[in-house]
Amino acid sequence: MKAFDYEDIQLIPEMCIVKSRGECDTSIKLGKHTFKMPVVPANMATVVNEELCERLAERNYFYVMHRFNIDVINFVKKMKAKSLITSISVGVKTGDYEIVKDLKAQNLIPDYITIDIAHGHSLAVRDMIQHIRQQMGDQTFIIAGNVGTPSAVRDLEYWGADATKVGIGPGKVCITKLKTGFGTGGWQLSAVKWCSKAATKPIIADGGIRVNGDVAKSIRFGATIVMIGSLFAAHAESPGNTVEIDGELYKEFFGSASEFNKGEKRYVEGRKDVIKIRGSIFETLTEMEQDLQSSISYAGGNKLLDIRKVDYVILKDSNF
Ligand SMILES: NC(=O)C1=CN([C@@H]2O[C@H](COP(=O)(O)OP(=O)(O)OC[C@H]3O[C@@H](n4cnc5c(N)ncnc54)[C@H](OP(=O)(O)O)[C@@H]3O)[C@@H](O)[C@H]2O)C=CC1
Ligand SMILES: Nc1nc2c(ncn2[C@@H]2O[C@H](COP(=O)(O)O)[C@@H](O)[C@H]2O)c(=O)[nH]1
Repeated sequence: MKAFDYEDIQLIPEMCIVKSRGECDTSIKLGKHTFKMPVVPANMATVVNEELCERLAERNYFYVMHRFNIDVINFVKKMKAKSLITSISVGVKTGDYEIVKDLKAQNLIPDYITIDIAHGHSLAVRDMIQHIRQQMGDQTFIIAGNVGTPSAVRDLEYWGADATKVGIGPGKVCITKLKTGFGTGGWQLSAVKWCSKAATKPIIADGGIRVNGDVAKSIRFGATIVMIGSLFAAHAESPGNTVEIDGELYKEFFGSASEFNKGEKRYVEGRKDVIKIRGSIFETLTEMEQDLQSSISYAGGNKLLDIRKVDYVILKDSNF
């Protein structure tokens, strides 16, 4: 089967209809809420923490809090007390079932719950979707993943997911492809394209974004939101540990399925990296917003989904 990835594609410009890129609207609706940008920092322990999620929510960016070593109940309580959007992650183990029950018992209904496991096309995800629906009814928007095929998207939607997250193995610190031989690493953009054609609900493209222009390409091929790890890690606000190498400051960035995150060497599918520290994540988000406004103007439109209308070429020197 022929496939392509981000670097294999260039979008083709259309006539500009705006006087300034400032007129281009990057906002996107997901569920009941409209967010400033179609991007979300990955729900990884070295990308977000409670404080950063709070600051993102205050500024109307979508966020997904990770599920590792945190008091989810307390987090939801704190965010609700400040009238901020609540967006958490769960797994599929007994403890995760208890968390959902406890939230319901305390009338703490999250706005968004992301079911976050490696192989999301799984009966375990079906059962967790059913459990969340049983406890929360339709009040919670359920994102389920990760998957990499149209049939997985169809199943997850049929089981009741409100959005599916696409991307198995394209991440910067992912070693799934090397360890298992499976995944969308190397053809993530094609996976987004094929999955979004099968989808009747939003798709979140997850992993493999290396430059800001990749966000526009994800939108072009059907993503509603783009989840980003490495590009959002190593900022002043990032939770990763700071390390000094040859007089330069770096932050640690490790996979959720790495030995460092799991605390044990069992089914490891992630590695640790270090990334040079940059400025504030909010400066990066502003630059990304401006670049996306430019993308919309090159698409000949003035709103985000105008990008979907443009044609594209597959570059002849690419891996494709
Ligand atoms: N997007 C991606 O490409 C990937 C992301 N990750 C991230 O790493 C974190 C940990 O993921 P994960 O290990 O799933 O979480 P968990 O350790 O919570 O595992 C979830 C459950 O599913 C089972 N499970 C896991 N993988 C498989 C599989 N391939 N086939 C059948 N059952 C499986 C596990 O059992 P058991 O452990 O006994 O098998 C466990 O009961 C998550 O945040 C995930 O998003 C991990 C890998 C790939
Ligand atoms: N295979 C693995 N994938 C992982 C792991 N931890 C996180 N992830 C995925 O990567 C993206 C971020 O990708 P990036 O290219 O933007 O850095 C993240 O959202 C997860 O889906 C892991 O340990 N193994």
